[in-house]
Amino acid sequence: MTTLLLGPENRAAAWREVFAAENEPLITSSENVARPEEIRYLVCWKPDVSLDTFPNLEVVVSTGAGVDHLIPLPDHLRLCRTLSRDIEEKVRDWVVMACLMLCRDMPVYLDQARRGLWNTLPVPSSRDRNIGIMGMGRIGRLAAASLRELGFSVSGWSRSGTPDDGVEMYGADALPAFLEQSDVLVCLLPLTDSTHGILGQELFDQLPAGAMLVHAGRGSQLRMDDMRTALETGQISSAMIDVTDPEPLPEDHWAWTHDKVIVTPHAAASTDYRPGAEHALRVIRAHREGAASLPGEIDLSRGY
Ligand SMILES: NC(=O)C1=CN([C@@H]2O[C@H](COP(=O)(O)OP(=O)(O)OC[C@H]3O[C@@H](n4cnc5c(N)ncnc54)[C@H](O)[C@@H]3O)[C@@H](O)[C@H]2O)C=CC1
Ligand SMILES: O=C(O)C(=O)COP(=O)(O)O
Repeated sequence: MTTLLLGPENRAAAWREVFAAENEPLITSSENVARPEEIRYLVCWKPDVSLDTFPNLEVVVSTGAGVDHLIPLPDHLRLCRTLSRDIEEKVRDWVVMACLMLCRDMPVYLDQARRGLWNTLPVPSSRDRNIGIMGMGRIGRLAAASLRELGFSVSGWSRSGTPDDGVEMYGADALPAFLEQSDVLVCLLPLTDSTHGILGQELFDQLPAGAMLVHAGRGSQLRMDDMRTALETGQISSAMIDVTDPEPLPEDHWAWTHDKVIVTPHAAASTDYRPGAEHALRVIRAHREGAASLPGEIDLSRGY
């Protein structure tokens, strides 16, 4: 009943400490697996080895909040995401920063600064802007709470439209009504068959003219060329994106130098090693105790 952790060596060192303190066996490289049949749990981002190598594998745990890179999985395996609060707070911070940067015209000021141009624009108030968050899960709800604190009005779109304090919620079939009042559209959706390519021209056309786009979900949810067209027509006035398709974004990609776009290299969050290890231990214990549902377990029929 051993756990195999695949990932960078600095992560492995922290994990070894946490697992050793609990006398939990851990191997931190696929090359060190002498008996593949002993591996019951695999923790990884993108595994560097075929899952078929381990005939008794039962649970795969993603070191990130997203799991799209691990799907599809063989039918007999269970899949969990990390529940590290640290990742969620970091993404929340990035989203708040991006909303403020766009609302306070930072793409324009960065462009002016490169040209040494001192030119002050009218200063807008957060109270006049409605932020629409697509994906009101663990991260979306955190972001909504902080943005409300800053005075923005916030609405949310999720599969169920489950209420959230002070946020006007829209369910899956109310997308047009949600979009038409989103001055800033934030995407925090997981990547699934139904969200792939969702940020495209048809959706952009339903936003108020001059809307802003903040994207921290997954790169292939965004049709970059449709975004470029929307920026050219003014339908979108500016965008800040942390995820792209492909990643890394090629050096000569137009988005790097577009004066209305700010790109960060999938830097909203990175996994904090200790909480990640502690979460994996909780998954392992729950599995051993025969829990019907594991911490952070993914509903494989939904894909998140
Ligand atoms: N840029 C970065 O560094 C990071 C990005 N992420 C991304 O953020 C995503 C969201 O993370 P969490 O909030 O923890 O996920 P979560 O599972 O807690 O929430 C997902 C939300 O999306 C909604 N949703 C899913 N499919 C939908 C659909 N088809 N229609 C309408 N609503 C739908 C759900 O109802 C739920 O509100 C991750 O899957 C990952 O892709 C997460 C961490 C870091
Ligand atoms: O948690 C996620 O889904 C992320 O996108 C962040 O991934 P990372 O922790 O940087 O491997």
